[in-house]
Amino acid sequence: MSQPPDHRLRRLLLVHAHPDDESINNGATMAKYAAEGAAVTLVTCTLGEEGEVIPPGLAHLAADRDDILGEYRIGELAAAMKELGVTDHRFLGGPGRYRDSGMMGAPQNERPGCFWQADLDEAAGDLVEVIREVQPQVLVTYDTNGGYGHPDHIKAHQVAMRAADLAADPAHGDGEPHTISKIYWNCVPRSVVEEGFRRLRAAGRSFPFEGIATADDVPGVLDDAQVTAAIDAGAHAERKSAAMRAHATQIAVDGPFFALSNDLGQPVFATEYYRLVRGTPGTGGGADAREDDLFAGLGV
Ligand SMILES: CC(=O)N[C@H]1[C@@H](O[C@@H]2[C@H](O)[C@H](O)[C@@H](O)[C@H](O)[C@H]2O)O[C@H](CO)[C@@H](O)[C@@H]1O
Ligand SMILES: [Zn+2]
Repeated sequence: MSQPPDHRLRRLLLVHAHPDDESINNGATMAKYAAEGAAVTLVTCTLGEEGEVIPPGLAHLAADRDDILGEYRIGELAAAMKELGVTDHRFLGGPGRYRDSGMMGAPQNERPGCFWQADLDEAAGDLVEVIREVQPQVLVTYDTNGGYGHPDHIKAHQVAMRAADLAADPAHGDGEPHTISKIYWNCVPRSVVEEGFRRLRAAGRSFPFEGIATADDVPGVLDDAQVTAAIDAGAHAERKSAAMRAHATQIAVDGPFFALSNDLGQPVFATEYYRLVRGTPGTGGGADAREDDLFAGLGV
């Protein structure tokens, strides 16, 4: 039987598709709130079984070889959470319940048991259990396109939003209903992306990446005015980089830059951005009148 949540604490729930997404999108935010004593819960929907593998010595883990990458990425995620100081991380429905669906259009999208094929209400029901146990005031997930159109990211968005509705519905299932006060979608202001790539191109450094990505490769780019919160977690930038490094099969990090297995360099953002899509914004303490705290206005 799980313990009831400590209602005195700030409680943040993040829902992600694969091990590595949490560190890339929210690593600094997670480290910041964990360091401040908030209860941070991560739910990852798949084990990332279909990922490519960067280190040649680990290539055997891949789905088309030994097919043990998912098990290996459980360890990478645990190491990343240790770097961020996050102690509550779970897999939706338990480890391996929903398999990585591969990139949009891949044959793996049709594989029985993959997340893309999961029944929405069944998967959302698994998340309702976590929501009603943890009772978060704030939920973070992807936008409707999953940031960049990956099927598992799109499904993670759909499951998170559906579960938020079901968890609040007294007529749904067992347990006390819980209404999440604020829901945010990950995003990045276009001006920040453009500046980040300008820095990357100007660096001219001999970093180990084959090429340089483009703004279109960055998930969730929005016009600046649509971005409603900026969490400056620069003090935790090193923790974010260390967490990204822990996902070594997926991410190569070089100073303020990183690359996925496509070997295209991108900037690491220590300020992480969000768009409030449900709930009332707090007073904007940050620049551009944006919120500088995801719990702003909640009195916690
Ligand atoms: C960040 C993210 O969502 N990674 C996913 C993604 O990985 C990409 C995929 O392997 C693609 O083929 C590569 O070109 C790209 O570099 C990778 O980032 O999709 C994987 C398969 O679904 C998933 O395991 C990985 O976590
Ligand atoms: Zn992902």
